[in-house]
Amino acid sequence: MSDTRNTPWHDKLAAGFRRTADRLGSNLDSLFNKEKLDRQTLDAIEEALIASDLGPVTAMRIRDRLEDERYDKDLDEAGVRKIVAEEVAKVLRPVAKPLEIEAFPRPQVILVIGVNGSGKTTTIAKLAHLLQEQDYQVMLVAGDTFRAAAIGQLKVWAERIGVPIISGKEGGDAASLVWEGVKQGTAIGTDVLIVDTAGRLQNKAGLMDELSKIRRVLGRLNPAAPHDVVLVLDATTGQNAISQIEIFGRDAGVTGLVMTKLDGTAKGGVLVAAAEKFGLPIHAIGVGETLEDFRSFDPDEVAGLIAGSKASVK
Ligand SMILES: Nc1nc2c(ncn2[C@@H]2O[C@H](COP(=O)(O)OP(=O)(O)OP(=O)(O)O)[C@@H](O)[C@H]2O)c(=O)[nH]1
Repeated sequence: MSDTRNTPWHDKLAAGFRRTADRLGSNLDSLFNKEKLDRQTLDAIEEALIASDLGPVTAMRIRDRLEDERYDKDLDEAGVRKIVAEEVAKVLRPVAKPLEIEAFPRPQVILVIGVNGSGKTTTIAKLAHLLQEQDYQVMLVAGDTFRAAAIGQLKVWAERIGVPIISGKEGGDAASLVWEGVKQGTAIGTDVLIVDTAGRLQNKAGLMDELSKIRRVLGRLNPAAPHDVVLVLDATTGQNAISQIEIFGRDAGVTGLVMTKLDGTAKGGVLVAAAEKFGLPIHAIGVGETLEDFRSFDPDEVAGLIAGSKASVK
């Protein structure tokens, strides 16, 4: 992945993770007035990391490493932060995977799921824009037919970014829209079909019925579709985002995650907890409301920002 340090994206990332880094910083700061790293401070550091949403496993690993390498030595803040950054990077590296467009035959079908308000609609627009920048032909399907507003909102985005959209009436059949999308997309040489789905994660049975119907219909056109099922998570919900992966990840056949609103929260550590716990690819992150505030990420860069470490992880 290209080095994005000293770029506008890096500035956005840094601004996005600032509240998360500040929270970790203030959780750790009071611990740095000791001279030596003793057991009590190790316990407190572990607690501070858990309180910063990094997840218990990562917190324990950082504690163990501090104990091995620095026990009874000078408690040097930069050294602790560097170890935090390195351990967080180890967790993020295997999951930081951009969406690859490689389906043959085309189009690659990406189903996007997520609760209402998670940023699903905006994410679809941002993802479409990102793929357009990579020279892919993108088409949208307004498959969240439960709310007229969702259809309207996606149409507005489609027009703004200049991509075709297949949409129907409120209450219409999502699976038949997807069918139409694949037909039309194939006819005009679309590379990627991004499908919005009903944001009813609360109603698991309803969502599962709908997804399996979409799968059945798609399977008749192309057994490999859907190629991706992306779950959009709102980082501001913290541990709730983890429960959503738990509840829907396996049953909905989620193949990857997108985490949004990392700029609006001090709970950005949840990105690390999600990576640690599920190991699902994290395709991209959102750090703002504009189309440009969304990308795949460099795990080392993000780890350094979360840890507030000035030292480079690499
Ligand atoms: N700060 C910030 N806001 C975001 C981000 N992503 C989305 N939003 C905002 O979150 C709000 C909800 O986003 P939507 O895309 O409408 O969410 P949705 O999941 O489709 O919600 P419904 O349309 O209600 O189902 C909007 O105001 C977006 O601008 C992000 O990364 N950062």
